[in-house]
Amino acid sequence: MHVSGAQPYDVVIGRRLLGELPALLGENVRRVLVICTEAMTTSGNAVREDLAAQGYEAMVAEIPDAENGKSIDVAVFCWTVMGQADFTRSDAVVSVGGGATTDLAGFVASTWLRGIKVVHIATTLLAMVDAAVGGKTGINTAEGKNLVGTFYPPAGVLCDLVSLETLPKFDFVAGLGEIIKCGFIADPRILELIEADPVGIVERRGAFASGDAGEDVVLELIERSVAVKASVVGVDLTDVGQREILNYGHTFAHAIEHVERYSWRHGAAVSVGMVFAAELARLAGRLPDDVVDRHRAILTSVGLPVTYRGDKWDQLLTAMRRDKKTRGDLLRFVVLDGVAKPARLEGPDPALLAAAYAEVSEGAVTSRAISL
Ligand SMILES: NC(=O)c1ccc[n+]([C@@H]2O[C@H](COP(=O)([O-])OP(=O)(O)OC[C@H]3O[C@@H](n4cnc5c(N)ncnc54)[C@H](O)[C@@H]3O)[C@@H](O)[C@H]2O)c1
Ligand SMILES: O=C(O)C(=O)C[C@@H](O)[C@H](O)[C@H](O)COP(=O)(O)O
Ligand SMILES: [Zn+2]
Repeated sequence: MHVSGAQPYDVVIGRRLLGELPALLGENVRRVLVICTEAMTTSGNAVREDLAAQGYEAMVAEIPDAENGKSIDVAVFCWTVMGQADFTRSDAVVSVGGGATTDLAGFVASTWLRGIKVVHIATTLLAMVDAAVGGKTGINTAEGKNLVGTFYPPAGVLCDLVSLETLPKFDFVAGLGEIIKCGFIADPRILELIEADPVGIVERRGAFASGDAGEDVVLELIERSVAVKASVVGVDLTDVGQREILNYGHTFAHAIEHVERYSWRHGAAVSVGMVFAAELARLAGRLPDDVVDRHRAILTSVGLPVTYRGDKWDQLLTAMRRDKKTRGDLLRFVVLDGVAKPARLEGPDPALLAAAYAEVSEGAVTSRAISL
């Protein structure tokens, strides 16, 4: 699939794709830093060996797992490795991992010598459909999620479906959170495909990854989600307009992740965040009850959470004020006016926000249930 824009590139989706890597790296690259987490060392080393066999000077930088890898200390570690190996502007970074790894590696590549090539080898469902595509890079600071980063398109993305064989169910389901997001903001067919067989999609994921299941709905879900993302980032790389729709559910989600010190998977937090945003739109009189119900139903059907503890409002609000969509004191949310009708809600009444929080709080009896 193709991502257009000032720096276009391809997202290659298939099985056993390592042979595609040199073409994505292009000519003149001599040294390659392969960045992977400790948990993905086997895959990282396989990529390194393959590159070395083809004449590249390839080395591996192992970084801490998941959000622990998205820190300035880890970026410094990677810059040090590159400095000591004399990386020049004609050298490159290859990430092998989930979204946390692609975010960190993209940031490192975008800042080294003010920018060298990066190719992402996405190994989680979430990285394939979202994180590796689009060029947003990021690290966390003590104050919040992704507060430092760059817009830096990769030279290419490889989505090797074989990686999904080893992905735990928990992480596969987290990836479905971002896929469902694409369904609600832009492509209702995604919702229909999942609603037709939610349990089958989750349970047959291993067979699909090995190719045993033949053409599968999961492949269509990946392609449709990449298409949604590509169509948006192709026209708005730097998040000045349309790209904000990809942030549906993320204001509340990032606040949960921060408050929970990143013990929640991003996709699970996005799930609750979408229900929060849907409730906000409903309470503002913009979204009908049935679409809000559809959020809860589809997310629950694949095993994603739709509630969060009810005693964290002050901390969540503090974290939400640091969201990148905020302008000055004005909190801004991506909401829906209907399925595939994304819009913005700016400066909502604090009482409305608190009411939406009450609706997603654990053990909450929704106001609609009370009114019945
Ligand atoms: N830049 C963007 O546009 C963008 C978009 C969405 C999400 N993100 C970021 O992506 C991150 C979430 O990504 P994620 O859900 O992939 O999490 P992750 O990168 O933390 O990976 C989840 C877990 O899966 C393991 N893993 C990775 N590949 C595996 C495989 N093939 N088999 C077995 N285990 C494997 C990892 O080691 C990790 O423990 C968050 O930091 C989020 O902010 C960025
Ligand atoms: O690509 C985008 O733009 C997105 O918002 C996609 C999100 O799924 C992703 O989590 C992104 O990293 C969030 O961006 P942020 O600007 O809110 O940090
Ligand atoms: Zn996300």
